[in-house]
Formats: sequence, structure tokens, C-alpha cells
Amino acid sequence: MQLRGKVALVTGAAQGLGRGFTEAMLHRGAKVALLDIKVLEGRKTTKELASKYGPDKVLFLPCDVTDKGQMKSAFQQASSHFGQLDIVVNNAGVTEQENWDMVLDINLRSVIHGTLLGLDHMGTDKGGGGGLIINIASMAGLIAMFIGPVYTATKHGVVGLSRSFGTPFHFDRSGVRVCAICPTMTDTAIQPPRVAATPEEQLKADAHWAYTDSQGGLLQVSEVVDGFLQLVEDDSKNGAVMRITKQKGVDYQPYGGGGQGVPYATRKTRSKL
Ligand SMILES: NC(=O)c1ccc[n+]([C@@H]2O[C@H](COP(=O)([O-])OP(=O)(O)OC[C@H]3O[C@@H](n4cnc5c(N)ncnc54)[C@H](O)[C@@H]3O)[C@@H](O)[C@H]2O)c1
Ligand SMILES: CCCCC/C=C\C=C\[C@H](O)C/C=C\C/C=C\CCCC(=O)O
Repeated sequence: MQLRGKVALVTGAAQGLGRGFTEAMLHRGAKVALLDIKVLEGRKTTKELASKYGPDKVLFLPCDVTDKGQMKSAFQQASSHFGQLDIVVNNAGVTEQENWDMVLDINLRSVIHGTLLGLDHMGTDKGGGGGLIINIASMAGLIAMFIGPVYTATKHGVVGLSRSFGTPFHFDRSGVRVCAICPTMTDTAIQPPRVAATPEEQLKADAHWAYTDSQGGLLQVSEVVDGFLQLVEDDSKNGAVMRITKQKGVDYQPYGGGGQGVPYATRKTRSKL
């Protein structure tokens, strides 16, 4: 998909990777609705981007992605403000924490909801023009992050969700590509400090940084954004799971069945047999 003239919605866009994806799309001529629970940061980011790309190109919508009403309303406001919706990036996320219900709600349930809302707004079967949904998973969606079992579970869930909605069964109806991106450790505020407050936290921080350093250190946001743009522009990728690592750069997780999971003959593909 070429970005010029397109409209995107990005969750967790106030900072970090979400801000990076937003700015890259604006730079290529898209308009973007920025959603975030952090209202001050969200407004500040939007103001900065408005002064660089034009106030008509951005819209900030305060939104807690775990609140179904707020999410539904934000999607409606983004679509009606810009007159269309072409790309949804389910990016908002948090790292492992004691309140594991919250990790599940933000990292998985809201991504499921954001994907369903994206299909409702963009699906050709729902009166939309088709489009693209990119779900931000993590390498922890493909391998076990031993200091983050719940985080790992949510990111594996995001990968599975994206692969399933990325099968021809769904694409034939909706015209919406659904893909996931799995970056390894990236230099954003989600990263824990090297020096922690308690011995237990220090044990985790030491394990985390030993692993990260052994993998060549942190990715920069720009490296993940480069992969993101590649996925946006490559219309052949549906149900694809992009990996981004310091050692191998951008590549795709290999799966049997050409990345489409269990072979499935849809009405359209059957009629061509
Ligand atoms: N940084 C990494 O190492 C890394 C690696 C792989 C994947 N990821 C994933 O990338 C995504 C972005 O993370 P980041 O590294 O930019 O972190 P970040 O903390 O810099 O940004 C996350 C953003 O999500 C927002 N957010 C959190 N909870 C929210 C909620 N309930 N509703 C709305 N917005 C909410 C935050 O306010 C923040 O702006 C996350 O899904 C994360 O799991 C990060
Ligand atoms: C002390 C808490 C650390 C929390 C880490 C913060 C964010 C990480 C986000 C990334 O999405 C993780 C990406 C890849 C991790 C994959 C495997 C790591 C294995 C080693 C480990 O458990 O740290």
C-alpha cells in the first residue's frame, strides 16, 4: 500500500514505537489519528507533528485501549474526521507487571478489539474499502521471555490472532491484510533501568540486560520503523509475521503452508481450481 493520501489510526502513539510509526506515515503523505491514554504526552506529540506536517494531518484522541466504548468511539471519530480509514496499528502495550490482568487487557484483549474494529471500518464486506492492520507483537511472541511469562503469552496471542485473520478465508471477505511485527528489545521507555529498586527486580534486570547485550544491544526505533514501512508497502504480505533483530535485521518467521497456516480453499480460490 502506498501511504500518500491514506488515513491511519495508531494506538499508543504518544511516544516510543507508536510515535515512530506515526511520524513515518506522515512523512510519506498519510494522515494519522493518534490514540493514547497519556493525554499530556499525546497532545504534545500531536502538536509537534502538526507543526511539522500540518494541523490537518493529525488528530489526537485520548483513549484507554482497554475501554471498549472509548475504542469504538475513537475509531468512529477518526473515520468521520478524515473521511476514511485505511490502516490500523495496534501498538499500545505494557511490559510484565504484578497486575497480570491488566497486561492481558492492554496487550491482547485490546488488540483483538482493535483488529475487529479495524475489520468493521475497513472491510469490503462491511462497506469499507479494504486496508491493512498491523499488530505490534514482539520476539516474545515467538520465543519464551523467561522474565515475562504473561507478556510472552499475550504476544504469542497477538501472533496467532494476526496469522488467523491473515488467512485467505478472511481476506477474501474483507480485503484487509492483517500482519504482525515482532521486534526484539528496542530503545524506548518500556525498557527497565539497569539498576533496580529491589533485589528481586535487580535479578530480573540483570537477566534482561545480559540477554539484551548478548544479542547486540537494543534496536533503535528507526530500525523497527524501517521494517514497518516495508510491511505497509508490500501488498503480498498477509498473515505475515515480521521479525526484527539486531543480528539478522528484518526477516519473516517461516511457517508451513506459505505463512497462511492450515491450507484453506475459500469460495474464490475453489472456483479457480
Ligand atoms: N521497546 C521494546 O523493546 C519492544 C519490543 C518489542 C515489542 N514492543 C511492543 O511495542 C509496543 C510499543 O511499545 P514501546 O516500546 O513503544 O513502549 P512505550 O512505553 O514507549 O509506549 C507505549 C505506549 O502505549 C501507551 N499505552 C499503554 N497503555 C495504554 C492504554 N491502556 N491505552 C492507550 N495507550 C496505552 C503508553 O501511554 C505509551 O504511549 C508495545 O506493544 C510493546 O509491547 C516493544
Ligand atoms: C525486568 C523486566 C524486563 C521487561 C522487558 C521490557 C520490554 C521488552 C519488550 C520486548 O517486547 C521483548 C522482546 C523480546 C524478548 C524475547 C526474549 C527475551 C529472553 C530473555 C528475557 O527473558 O529477558
